Amino acid sequence: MGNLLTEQAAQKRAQELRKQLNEWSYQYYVMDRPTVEDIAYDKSYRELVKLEKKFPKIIVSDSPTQRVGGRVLDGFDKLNHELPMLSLGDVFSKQELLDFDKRLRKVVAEDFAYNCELKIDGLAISLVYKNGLFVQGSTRGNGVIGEDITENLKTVKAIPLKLTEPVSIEVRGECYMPKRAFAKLNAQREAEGKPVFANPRNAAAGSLRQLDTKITARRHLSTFIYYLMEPEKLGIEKQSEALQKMSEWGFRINPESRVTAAATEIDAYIDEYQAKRIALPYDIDGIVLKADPFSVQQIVGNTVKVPRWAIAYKFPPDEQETIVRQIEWTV
Ligand SMILES: CC(C)(CNC(=O)c1ccc(Oc2ccccc2)cc1)c1ccc2c(N)nc(N)nc2n1
Repeated sequence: MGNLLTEQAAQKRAQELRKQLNEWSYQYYVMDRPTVEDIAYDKSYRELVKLEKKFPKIIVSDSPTQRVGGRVLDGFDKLNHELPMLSLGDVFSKQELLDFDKRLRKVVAEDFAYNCELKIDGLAISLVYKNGLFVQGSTRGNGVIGEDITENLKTVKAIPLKLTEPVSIEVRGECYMPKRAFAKLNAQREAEGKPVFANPRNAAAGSLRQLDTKITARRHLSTFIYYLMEPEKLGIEKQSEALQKMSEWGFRINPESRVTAAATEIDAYIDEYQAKRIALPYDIDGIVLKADPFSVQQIVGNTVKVPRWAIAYKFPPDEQETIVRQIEWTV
């Protein structure tokens, strides 16, 4: 492009490049379906950076160039969660799970199904969007006061900067480091004589605590989004429906969740993922049962810390798994 380029032509070309780059990025980081060679992506990315440098006024907040800020932060601001971030009560046996189910069905007259989900072992995050644009990301903290880590979460390619619809929502999810990225990072740190991370959860937490967003950007973090706040405001009636809707908006949703009617199906789900756990490309520490209809969630409500309509079943710590991790994941 000669420098006869007008700002308008630059704007048009930049929009084409952003559309293409965001589509490629969505396929690769949200759908785990790489559709383009890195070199093609990098070529278009470099052209966009050049255009935006030449004509800064054409920059928009959801340009892929806006994911990695230049500056190093001097700290993270505290922020108040308008809606608290809850934890999950947990049980350690199938019998306790049945007790939870019995207790809940005693209080709730209507019959209802559960949405069964994997419990990702990462860091709980909250993401706020205004008219479809990502405006704030934060950690749970104590559930009421968390840390503003928006700049670092912008570097996580699985987090959309702009949704497919201009909705104003807040979602909750887990930010995690995939096992393969964890093994590579530890091998690298070992080679550099730096302390290694004990597990992917600590590595993800350490990466999100970086004040230099360029370092966070290099840590290959990802997310699974698992809860839509105030779903009733959007006329969404079930957890399983909310997950489907959030996927359509562009969020990365874990594909292993399943609606189960009877307790026996829950057993099968637990056994299936206890067996699959080692082969999954991310750490899970259990499964989560959520009453699927939000009406049931309304009836039983929450305690200060945890919902009464959800429970986490934690897998027994499997030392065999730890040994296998050391062998299998060292690159
Ligand atoms: C269900 C919730 C606890 C999120 N939900 C909330 O944090 C939450 C917070 C206020 C809510 O409602 C209120 C609104 C206003 C005031 C009080 C409560 C409802 C849900 C949760 C936590 C961790 C999860 C995990 N590791 N894996 C999966 N798969 N799911 C998970 N789900």
